[in-house]
Formats: sequence, C-alpha cells, structure tokens
Amino acid sequence: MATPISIEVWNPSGKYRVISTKPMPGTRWIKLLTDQDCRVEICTEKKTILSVEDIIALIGTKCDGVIGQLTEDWGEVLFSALKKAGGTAFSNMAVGYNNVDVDAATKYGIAVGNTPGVLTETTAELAASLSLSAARRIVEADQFMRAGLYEGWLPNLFVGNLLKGQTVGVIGAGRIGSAYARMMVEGFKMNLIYYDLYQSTRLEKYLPIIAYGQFLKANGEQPVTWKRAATMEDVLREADVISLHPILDKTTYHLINKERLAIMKKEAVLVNCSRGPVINEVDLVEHLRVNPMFRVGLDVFEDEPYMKPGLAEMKNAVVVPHIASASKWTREGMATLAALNVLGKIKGYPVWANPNQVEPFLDENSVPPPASPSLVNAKKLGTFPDSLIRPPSADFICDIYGTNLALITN
Ligand SMILES: NC(=O)c1ccc[n+]([C@@H]2O[C@H](COP(=O)([O-])OP(=O)(O)OC[C@H]3O[C@@H](n4cnc5c(N)ncnc54)[C@H](O)[C@@H]3O)[C@@H](O)[C@H]2O)c1
Ligand SMILES: O=C(O)[C@H](O)CO
Repeated sequence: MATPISIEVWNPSGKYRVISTKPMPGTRWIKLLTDQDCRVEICTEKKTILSVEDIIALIGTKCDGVIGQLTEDWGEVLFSALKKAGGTAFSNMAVGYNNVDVDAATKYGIAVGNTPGVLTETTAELAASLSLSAARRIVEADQFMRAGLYEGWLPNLFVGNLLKGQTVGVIGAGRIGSAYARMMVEGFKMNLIYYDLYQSTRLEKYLPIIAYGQFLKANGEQPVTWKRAATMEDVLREADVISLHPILDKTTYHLINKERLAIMKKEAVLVNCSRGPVINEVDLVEHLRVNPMFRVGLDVFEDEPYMKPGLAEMKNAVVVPHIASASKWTREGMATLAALNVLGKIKGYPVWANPNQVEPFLDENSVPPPASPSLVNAKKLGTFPDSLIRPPSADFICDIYGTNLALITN
C-alpha cells in the first residue's frame, strides 16, 4: 500500500487535473497550465526517485495528464492507471525517453511528449567541459591543490593532452552530437570524424569546416578536416577524444564494451553524456585500471544513481551526477515544453510540425503556439493530422488567446 504523497496545488478549481511528479524550475510552466483551466498538483515528496506505487497514488482516480521524470518507470502499469483515471497525456521532462514504453502508452491512447532542442547546446557544453576536464586532468589537479600537496611548479605535474590538431570523434551526430562537434572543431581546431546510422545533414550542412579551414590556412595554420566514418570502429581507432551522443535503445546498449575499448588509443578521452547503459561500465572500470593514461568524463551511469564498483577510485575518471542539461534557461525551457505537451493533448491542439525548432514556445514575452511541441507517438495515435500543426487561423487563435493574435500570426 503506497504511503500518502505530499503535494502542492495551484489553481484548485481548475477543470483539468495535471500532475508533475517533481517540482520543476521556474513558474512559467505553472502559469501556462493554470491560465488554461488546469489544476496543477506538484509532488513535493522528499525522496528523489518515486516508485510506480507512489505515482499510482499521485494519479488517483481522476487525472488528465502527467509530467514525469526520466528516473521513473513509465510502462504498462502506469499508463493503464493513467488511462483508468481518464488521462490522455504524459510528457517526460527530458529529450531521452528510454524510460517510457511508448507502445504501452499508445495502446491506452496516451500521448507521450519529450523536450528536444532546448537542451542541445547546454548538454553539448557539458560534454565539451568533460572533454577538457578529462584531457587536462582538471579534477585531479583541483583535488591535489585542496589536499595541500602543491609544492611548486614542476615540468611533469599533471601533464595532459593538447586538443588542437587532434581528432574528435562523435558517435550519434544528432542534435547534441552535432552541436558538440561544432564546439570542438570551431573552438579547439580539432579534426572531426563522426559515426551515425544516418548521414548527419544537420552537421554536414552547418559545419563551416571548409571556410574555417581556408581561414586557418590563410592565417598560416593547419586547416581542420572532417569525415563521416563507415563504421563505429573507425571512429574508435582514429579519434583522440570520443563523445557518445546516441539515443539509448537496443542498438546502443553496451555499444562501448571491452572489445571496443581495446581498439581505442591508449591515451584517448571518452565522454558520455547520453545514457549510462551505452557503456558497459564494468568493462570500462577494468580498462581504466589497466590503462592509466586513458581518461573518461561521465555524466551518466549504467545503474544510476550508483557507480559500478571501482569507478569512484579511478583518478582517470571525471564523474558528475547527470547534470548535462542543468542550465537555468534549459531546465525552465524543458519544464515549459513538457507542460505544453500535456496541455496541447488535453486541449486537443495539433502537434508542432518541427520539434527541432521549439523557440516559439520558449519566448517568455509571447504566448506559445497552440500546439504540443513534441509528441513522439502522435502519428501512431492517429489523432493528429499528418501535416501536424495547422496554420494559425484567426478564429482558432482568437478563441484561445484573445488579444494576442498578432504575436502568433507574425
Ligand atoms: N546527460 C544528459 O543530461 C542528457 C541531456 C540530453 C540528452 N541526453 C541523451 O542524449 C540523447 C541524444 O539527444 P539528441 O537530442 O541529440 O537526440 P537526436 O535524436 O537528435 O540524436 C541521436 C542520434 O543518435 C543516432 N543513433 C541512433 N542509434 C545509433 C547507433 N546505433 N549508432 C550510432 N548512432 C545512432 C541517431 O541517428 C541520431 O542522429 C538523448 O536521447 C538522451 O538520451 C542526455
Ligand atoms: O534526456 C534528457 O533530457 C536528459 O538526460 C536530462 O536532461
């Protein structure tokens, strides 16, 4: 029997009951919901990870939609409870949704939202930070200073890797992988090799490598180069810094294992800001142990919140607690997108045509479009038109937003 759950309630008389399983940053997301006749209930339980039973207790007997977290197990049990309570909408406050059984949600007619785009640069910046921290041994050096061990400059003190002119490898060149690639090429003049199941048009179209290369050459510097690898192994063999950015699914589970670690350079840097299970962490700990010059920067772990035995003792590992998307703007934006996903489905709005361009939802000075920014099972649910969001019609928008028509039709 689940224990009673503590909640904070906004707009108690609202017609639609929307639950957030966690307090989320900012207040805009709450206002967007309460302005549209939602009663918002925020779970304020102290425990970090809610169990399925806790969430069932939160859903109760009447619930229209839930905003949930990546730490929760959204499968058959929860979607069936939400359906019974009359719910039609769920959104993860995350772009990754490997914690969600989308087929189960679809079976119960429940929309599943995620929050792409708003966290791309923030996450890529953390990956870049981990790359630098690992390559230049920043955490080790910081600990050394704080321990009072510094006795003066030495030629061999904390010698690390220079990035300039080295090769950066990106595995999974989607939104975040491409943003990271650009940071490392444009910022540190690294050459790029990437592997993805698909050609990354995002990367190949925008990476101004040719122009940048010419610019560097004109200034007497070595131009940067780039290529798409035919196999992931090519990236692992060639790159000096490798950053993992794929989704987590069957094809990427334990993508990095003993055999693949063995083909990487002995002094390579490996960064993971995707999902923990993309790396076999037991194999990684062993590899770090026998290869002290191999370094990693990890934001995610196979059994979060735990680390596999031995990892915490490895000086050649930089570890942070899944904070890659933790900038104020991004986290508030994620909350906004998650809330609007749920609101959009409850209100019967269409789905936004391009989930990679979510800026119109994030502008605090204008009313967001009447749409769900990103529903991953919209097509499967069949409740949305193929062409997704309909062009704003004056009547439709006036109906919803009254005087703010001009902001939307601009
Ligand atoms: N650590 C964090 O806080 C944090 C923050 C944001 C996102 N993430 C993770 O990063 C992932 C990527 O986010 P995104 O917005 O860039 O997603 P995305 O969908 O734009 O990019 C994922 C890329 O991975 C590629 N891919 C899929 N399977 C692959 C495989 N087997 N081999 C190689 N490439 C493969 C896809 O083709 C795609 O290009 C998310 O799914 C999430 O799990 C983590
Ligand atoms: O998938 C995500 O969005 C992250 O892991 C949290 O920002």
